[in-house]
Amino acid sequence: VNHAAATGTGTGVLGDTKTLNTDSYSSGYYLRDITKPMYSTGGKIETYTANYGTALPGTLLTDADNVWTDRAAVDAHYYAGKTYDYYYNKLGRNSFDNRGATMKSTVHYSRNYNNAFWNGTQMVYGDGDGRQFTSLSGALDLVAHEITHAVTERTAGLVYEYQPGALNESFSDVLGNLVENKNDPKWLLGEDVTTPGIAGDALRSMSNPNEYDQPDHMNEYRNLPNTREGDWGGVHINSGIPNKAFYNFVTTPGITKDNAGKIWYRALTQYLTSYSQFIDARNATIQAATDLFGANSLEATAVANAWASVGVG
Ligand SMILES: O=C(O)[C@H](CCc1ccccc1)CC1(C(=O)N[C@@H](Cc2c[nH]c3ccccc23)C(=O)O)CCCC1
Ligand SMILES: [Zn+2]
Repeated sequence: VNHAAATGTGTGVLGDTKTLNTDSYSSGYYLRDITKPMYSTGGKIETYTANYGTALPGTLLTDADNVWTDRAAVDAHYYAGKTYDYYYNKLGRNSFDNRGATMKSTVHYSRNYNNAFWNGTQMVYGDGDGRQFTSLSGALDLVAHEITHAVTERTAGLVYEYQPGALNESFSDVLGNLVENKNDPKWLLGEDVTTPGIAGDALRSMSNPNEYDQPDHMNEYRNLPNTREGDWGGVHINSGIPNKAFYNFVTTPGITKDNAGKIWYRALTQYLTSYSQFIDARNATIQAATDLFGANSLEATAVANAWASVGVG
């Protein structure tokens, strides 16, 4: 029996109902999306469970009647598809490697695991402890954050330390929020899965990095050691500075989210390299805006102003 694309339904982490692209096989349904353009060269989106262990990828999820109740798996699968669609339709990129690589996600990693990560090969999501986090695949900005690490790895290759690492982090937060595309004036990160018992908070804020103890200007740059305790030179801390620059840019009157995304993506994939510093990101985004919209365009001028406002350039 050959594979056949099927449409299932599932309940997400926040209790919402979603339709899912699944794969009907002789004995049932697999949590495998074979509807994307990348399927022409064998690319799929597959979602696995680690069954609360740490062996990866774990077991490909199956279901007998195509009605899916594993909430973390439903969102990991659906949001991976949404992220593929954004990169393909808005930026012309065919999966994270631009060659239609299969996207694999694993949920229920370990126990009460309050984090998520891209491990160089796949996405991995913990379920949280129910206080600090709920299942981390329940946030589209977070899923797209992880997948963007894969894009960065295969393009600029920004090393995960000091300023290049903070840029790596910032590009993931920026693309994460662009893919999520909420009308969120605060441009928050992870708001859907942080502290399920508290409304309105988040992991980070791009509009006001200080709210979550991140700097929002070079004169607040945190010189931290390149150790785990030092967050590898503060990659999740100093990312507040480029995040604020992007926020200032995208909220400039006349700038659209789509155009902002094209500029940041072009800078990441055409100009930045492993050890790029904040000043290089400023120059790269100005160059990308110039390439796409012209030297004296609103975009190019607004990019320069946005970086200057955080003390870069
Ligand atoms: O992708 C990343 O940058 C983060 C990857 C963290 C990680 C790295 C290596 C092995 C395991 C985990 C995961 C995310 C993150 O920003 N984590 C931060 C904040 C954080 C989440 N859970 C935590 C628990 C304790 C302390 C900090 C955190 C971190 O790990 O610093 C991204 C979006 C949300 C989670
Ligand atoms: Zn990250």
